[in-house]
Amino acid sequence: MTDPEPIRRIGLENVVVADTELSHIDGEKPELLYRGVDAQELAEKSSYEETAYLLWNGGFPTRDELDSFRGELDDRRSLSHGVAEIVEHAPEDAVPMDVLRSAVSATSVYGDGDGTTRDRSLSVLAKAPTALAAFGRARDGYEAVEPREDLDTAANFLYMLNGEEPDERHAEILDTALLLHADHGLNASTFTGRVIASTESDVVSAVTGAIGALKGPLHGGANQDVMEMLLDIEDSQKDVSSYLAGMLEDGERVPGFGHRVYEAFDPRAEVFKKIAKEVSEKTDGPDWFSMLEEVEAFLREEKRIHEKGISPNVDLYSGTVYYSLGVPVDFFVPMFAIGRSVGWTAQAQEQYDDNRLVRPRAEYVGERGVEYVPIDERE
Ligand SMILES: CC(=O)SCCNC(=O)CCNC(=O)[C@H](O)C(C)(C)COP(=O)(O)OP(=O)(O)OC[C@H]1O[C@@H](n2cnc3c(N)ncnc32)[C@H](O)[C@@H]1OP(=O)(O)O
Ligand SMILES: O=C([O-])CC(=O)C(=O)O
Repeated sequence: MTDPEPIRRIGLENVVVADTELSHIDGEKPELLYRGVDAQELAEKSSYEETAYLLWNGGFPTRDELDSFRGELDDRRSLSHGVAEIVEHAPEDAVPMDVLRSAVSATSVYGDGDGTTRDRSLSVLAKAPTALAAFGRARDGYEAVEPREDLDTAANFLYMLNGEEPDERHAEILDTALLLHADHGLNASTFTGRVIASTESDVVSAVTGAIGALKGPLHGGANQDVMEMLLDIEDSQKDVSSYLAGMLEDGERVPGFGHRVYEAFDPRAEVFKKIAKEVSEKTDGPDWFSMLEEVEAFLREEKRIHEKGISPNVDLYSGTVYYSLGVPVDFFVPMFAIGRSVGWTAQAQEQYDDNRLVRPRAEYVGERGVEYVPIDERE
């Protein structure tokens, strides 16, 4: 039997390569569901850890189940010596996503649990915030702060980063931000993770690869780029429209806009926009929120890109939110990674549960019949 004619779809746009019960994106409505529940509703009513439980287990936890899940995370939040050494001795100018990727990878080298996929996944969720906070302190010349059992992931992160009791509202906002990033269908980083899992490699390898994919500016890297763009607009003292017009004339993409699946506003951006407004009203200094509204208005009207203009994605408003919480700009992408670790681990497990090696094809468009020339005869 001969193989059917290969399907050619560069960028795999609209190609279904897996089944998932984890998250669903309706790009037209637009809507994002986690296990069938509206993510916007979860952002309002649930917490990051409850949502992690929901995604991992397929149902909401009882109070006891949530407490026990929290306990499993608490037991793993501290870094083993080997992982602590990596983050605390990283050069102070190291890229935080590189440090996070190395730290997460090392959680399996210095594993302190039973080494099952669940144990390793819990370790990633629990230790990634500790590792990032420890790097943040080490590069500023401070000792690492140990996690506390009475604080959840978001509050613990702020506590470990700053070494002081976090503001309650700031911790709540960070919790919502992590929840909103928890899963998102087969985005590039999750796909990377599933490809790795499909070789029957381990979950930490899947997450490590996914972190590498998230780092790029076309994916998670855009949240940092948005903030850097705003800081640059502020520094240059240009007005927003002429700055953006210049970017488009130079063929640059405006970070925080456009999406492969959403045709209109990304529902997560809607939640972030509300929070960004709230924090901007309480924060002194440049009015990032109004600047972003101007950016949005400009791109809505910008027919050069698309006749309907172009819509914000999750990365547009999240950066100014992190900024107002005092999270360093180069930690924005790692914050995304910490939230998305829930989805990466859940999707790897889903891949293991019903696996087939992911192995697409490339069309060879190079030369053929090229002869080998011995090295001394080459010009
Ligand atoms: C968490 C996330 O990953 S969300 C995405 C975060 N990334 C960003 O915000 C970076 C900016 N956005 C982009 O680069 C894109 O919109 C992506 C990568 C997100 C989606 O890309 P694709 O689905 O491949 O769309 P594609 O690249 O084909 O874009 C279609 C057209 O719109 C243009 N376009 C898309 N997004 C933008 C943008 N943000 N700014 C300017 N032009 C854009 C492209 O240049 C392209 O124009 P062309 O056909 O004339 O070349
Ligand atoms: O789904 C995508 O392509 C990118 C995205 O928004 C995400 O990963 O959250």
